[in-house]
Amino acid sequence: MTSDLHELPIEAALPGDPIRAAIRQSLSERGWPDMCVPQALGQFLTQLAMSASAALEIGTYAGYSAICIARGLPSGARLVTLESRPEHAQLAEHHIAAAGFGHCVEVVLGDAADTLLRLRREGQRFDLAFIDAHKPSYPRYLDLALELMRPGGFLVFDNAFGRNRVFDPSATSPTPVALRELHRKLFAEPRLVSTLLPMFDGVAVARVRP
Ligand SMILES: C[S@@+](CC[C@H](N)C(=O)[O-])C[C@H]1O[C@@H](n2cnc3c(N)ncnc32)[C@H](O)[C@@H]1O
Repeated sequence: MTSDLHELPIEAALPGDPIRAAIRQSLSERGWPDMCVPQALGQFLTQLAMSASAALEIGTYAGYSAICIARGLPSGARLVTLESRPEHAQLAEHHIAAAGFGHCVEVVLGDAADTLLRLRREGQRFDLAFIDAHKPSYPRYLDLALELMRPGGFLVFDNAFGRNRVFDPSATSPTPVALRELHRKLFAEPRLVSTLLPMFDGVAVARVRP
């Protein structure tokens, strides 16, 4: 059994996504890195979104994972995606509209923690939350997002293994420390049933008990 499961060429088995290719091209033209989820993870988000009436995303970037979530949403459902950098939010809005999902996706500019607190004050609730932003903030994002979830909802955290540093006790920088705390919280929280999937850089999935 390899320890580098996230390096398996899974993407080669998928048919290819023209929108993923177009976003990669658009990022390359700007000299920006490709930080979008791999297509296989995008497909997983599409699957989970199929039973959501409202979805939340933390970390929009160029809008690819938002498009994957929007692809799965039932008619009338919506996605709120949070982004702190104006240039990312603007590019995401362009890609989301070009993909035909401008009507059901709202890109909210600002610090995610502030927006999550506002969404709570407004009484908004979600069935799916995808977290893919500042890794040292993951434990805080769990606390804030959990308060916004409906029973039965899914919380999904990307990069949950921090390039495997989370499993190296000598790694004490903010990201592995925060990810270890995230794992502890996910398994200690009585409202959640959680697991860790060795998919790409690790995906943590937690379901809110009914
Ligand atoms: C890895 S990228 C997201 C990729 C996107 N989910 C995808 O797969 O297409 C992380 C994004 O989170 C944003 N971000 C970082 N810190 C943030 C914060 N405190 N609040 C909101 N967004 C933040 C970054 O600007 C960046 O655009």
